[in-house]
Amino acid sequence: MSKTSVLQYLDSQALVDAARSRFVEVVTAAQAERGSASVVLTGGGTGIALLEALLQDSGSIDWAAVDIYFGDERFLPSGDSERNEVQASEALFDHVDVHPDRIFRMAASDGPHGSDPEVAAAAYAQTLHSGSESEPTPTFDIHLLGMGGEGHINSLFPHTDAVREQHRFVVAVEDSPKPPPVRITLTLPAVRRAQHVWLLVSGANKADAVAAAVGGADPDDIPSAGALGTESTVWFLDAGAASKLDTV
Ligand SMILES: O=C(O)[C@H](O)[C@@H](O)[C@H](O)[C@H](O)COP(=O)(O)O
Repeated sequence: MSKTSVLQYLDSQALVDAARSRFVEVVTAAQAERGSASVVLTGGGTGIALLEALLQDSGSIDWAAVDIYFGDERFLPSGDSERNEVQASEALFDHVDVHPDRIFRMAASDGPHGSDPEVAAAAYAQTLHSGSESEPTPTFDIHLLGMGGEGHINSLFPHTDAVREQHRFVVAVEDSPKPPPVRITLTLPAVRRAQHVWLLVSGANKADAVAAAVGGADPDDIPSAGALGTESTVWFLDAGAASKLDTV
């Protein structure tokens, strides 16, 4: 039975530090057990701050034995500084011993699949399915998520086809309210393949959506309410993001 925990910290630095320690624990435990770990990264301020913080622990994790996926990507030309994978590279991959073949990036808009995000999304779905011979569909140890003020996670925005997707693991989004408009995203069925789903949320502007999601809102209204891990779902909140919890 999956367990949901809500952890509160004074500020976003404390939240990131706590997530960093737990990330190291989960990844090193998976590596001790199976020889490798599998994580899904997210874009946005808090998600990238965690990657930067992980540099402090670069000795404990064998980065060459981590399969790295992305929860969403901004469909822009390769090298664009707004791309999540570019930010993740600058924050972490450029500084640790990751295995280039184990970083599974979503395509760029000038990449091998062309400028059609639907084609690029389908290609990433193939990448997920071919991740492991023994596992016909992907599983992840940790799926990291940030959340927007209206409750979006990855590029799953309220009241959209993408958040309602029930079957496909990866879809294109062409009218994201958060710029840039064209994106590729893992869906809720894909997020729910992760053992541990961690939502890293900072700021009082997100407090209403946090309270609604933790209170069991409909994911169509508040997408983060549908992000559940098979073993655990953990909300890492700073004081601002947690400030409406008592009123639920
Ligand atoms: O590519 C993106 O923009 C994201 O993956 C998005 O889902 C992000 O995680 C949230 O919008 C939170 O972002 P902040 O932490 O910057 O608020």
